[in-house]
Amino acid sequence: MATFKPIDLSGLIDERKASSIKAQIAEACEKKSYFQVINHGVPIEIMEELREVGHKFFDLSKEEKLAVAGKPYIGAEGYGNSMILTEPKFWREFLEVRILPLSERRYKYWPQQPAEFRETVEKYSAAVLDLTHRLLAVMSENLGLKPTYLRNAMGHTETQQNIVFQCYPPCPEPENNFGLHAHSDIGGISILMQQGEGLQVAAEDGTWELVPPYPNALVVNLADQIEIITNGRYKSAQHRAIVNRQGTRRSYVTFYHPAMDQKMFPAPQLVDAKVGPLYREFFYKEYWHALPAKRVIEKRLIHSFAINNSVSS
Ligand SMILES: O=C(O)CCC(=O)C(=O)O
Ligand SMILES: [Fe+2]
Repeated sequence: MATFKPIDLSGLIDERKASSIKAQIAEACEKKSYFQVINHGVPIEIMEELREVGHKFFDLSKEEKLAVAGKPYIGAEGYGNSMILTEPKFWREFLEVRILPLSERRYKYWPQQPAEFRETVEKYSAAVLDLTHRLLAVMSENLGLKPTYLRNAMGHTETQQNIVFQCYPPCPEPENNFGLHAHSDIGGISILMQQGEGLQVAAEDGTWELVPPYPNALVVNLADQIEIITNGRYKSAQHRAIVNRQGTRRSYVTFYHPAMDQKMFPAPQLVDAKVGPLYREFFYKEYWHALPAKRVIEKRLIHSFAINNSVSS
């Protein structure tokens, strides 16, 4: 397949084109675990506004940024600087806030500056959520499931959404540093806007493929819960962020997670009667809390949820 060509979602509403678009999505999910989309329905102006808000935030003084620092500076929420504050060190600064559920929003981690932060994040994340729902419906159909299957399997209206603003400054020794080490995202799907080259996804043979930024495109990464629900038919994308000497790279990642109390299990329709399910049942919060505080996973976390370790690494 043409690995890097973004999929044009405008065709989804045109009956003559929809089946070919759906087939492209199915092929990408099966073979690559990620794809890029254009004409995705997230307004370009809102994408620009989000980038602008990110730039303004990271341009603030260290003290201003530390006003929304998370404790202990890595992980769940707030501002973090992995170059100085964490072990192992990554070459990045970041700001993470939880958007959904509303009850989990903690505005103390939402910066006051720039003043338009909250409004912009709300607009952008709502548009990305709508895109997420449309993609999950197509993926469900592609798997022979009801269009609502994947969304319901993750909690329907109770699902969680987070956003991370990533900022990777120029690095004097890019060969010895990572912006983010190899990992898969733990939730359902992640939608990423990148500014500058640096995202790499592992191909089937284990080599790293660069995901080139396209103007106004969004990258869709399948995450661990999709691998579990599809009983391994779709795999989560193994990816990492590399850094460079020349300039700051940025990315804006919206994570869609199941509800904490959602029971996760492989879709019975996708379980081979002879082999059985590859993953055990669990509540999503168990998976969430299994992530080590340092976010460094030596082995894929999903393996500890496999039945009889039947899934090879
Ligand atoms: O910056 C990137 O391209 C990757 C970010 C990422 O993988 C993450 O935030 O989980
Ligand atoms: Fe990631």
